[in-house]
Amino acid sequence: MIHTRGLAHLYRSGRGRNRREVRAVDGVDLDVRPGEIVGLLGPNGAGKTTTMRMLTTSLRPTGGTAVVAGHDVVREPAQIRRRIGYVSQSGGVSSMARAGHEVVDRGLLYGGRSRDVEPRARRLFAELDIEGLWDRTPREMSGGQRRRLDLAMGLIHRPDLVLLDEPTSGLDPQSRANLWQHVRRLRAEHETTVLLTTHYLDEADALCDRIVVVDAGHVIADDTPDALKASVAGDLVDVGVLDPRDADRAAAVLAAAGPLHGATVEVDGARVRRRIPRAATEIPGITRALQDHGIVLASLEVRRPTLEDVFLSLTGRSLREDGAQPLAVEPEPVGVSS
Ligand SMILES: Nc1ncnc2c1ncn2[C@@H]1O[C@H](COP(=O)(O)OP(=O)(O)OP(=O)(O)O)[C@@H](O)[C@H]1O
Repeated sequence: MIHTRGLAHLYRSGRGRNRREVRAVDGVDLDVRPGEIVGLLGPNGAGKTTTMRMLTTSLRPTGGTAVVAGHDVVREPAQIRRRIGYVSQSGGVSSMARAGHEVVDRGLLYGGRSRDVEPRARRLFAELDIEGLWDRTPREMSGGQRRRLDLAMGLIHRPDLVLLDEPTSGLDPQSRANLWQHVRRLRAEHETTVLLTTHYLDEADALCDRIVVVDAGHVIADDTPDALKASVAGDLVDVGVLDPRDADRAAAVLAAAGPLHGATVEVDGARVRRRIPRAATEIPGITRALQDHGIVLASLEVRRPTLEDVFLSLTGRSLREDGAQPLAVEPEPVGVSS
């Protein structure tokens, strides 16, 4: 459904000495199969929105190729626009029009018949829990309600591929969960393909079949959430020894466990920690080795890795330190464009 090779965009602004160039997307290879839900995950400024805008044909690539729904983004933008739904970050719903009318108009604009479009719009409003807002203008809605109206706008023409740019930004946890459910239903009932951007790790984890981690315009990892966590971050094994003098020897035991790129052993008093791939299979060997060395265990904890650990392990930085917003954020002005 989406195939890009070496996709790139270089923003140029200013003139002469003030000339500035930003290589926002720098050689991205991305493949999304029909029916997949794929998340582009990365910190602020990673190039997610720029990638989305190229895929939705609102921004021309400065390098590489992209084929979306079987059409080239540069040569056949009109064909692509008919087949996709795009819910942008900033949106574009007119604040004056009545919500229901605007969604129906959008459906008609895309060639739907009026006897089909209105019932479908009403169903979408019900599914997105905004059924009471049909006659309201977006100006009279909360940020979360407007976000769901954006989705109805992006979905009314039954697109094969939906691109969602930070779809749950500004939503409360309940609304986010509803929206995830809606996205899952789209795929289950209509085999809709979904590409979404997010910097919410829990969202990527809960919703996506596959996560493409981007940083500074590059893809730095591409796999299922579980595979990323297992192969990149490993489980955190935290061993407490009864006698702190044994800590260094316990550290040597942990150091000898399964290899993991960049994994170091930390010693903190009587506690020793290390990331280990698939710890469940390694733990019996570790405990045996500790026993063989006469080291008495006080505690042993294994923590499953999170996607935050994955990002940290890939980049040495925290996704959150890079400016990713916390779960509850102020609603921002929203809308839709296709
Ligand atoms: N119109 C523009 N002109 C110049 N630079 C831009 C423009 N739009 C984006 N950029 C820069 O390109 C880089 C990538 O931006 P982009 O919006 O694609 O990132 P993002 O991953 O979507 O970030 P966010 O999570 O904050 O939405 C950033 O350094 C940004 O400052």
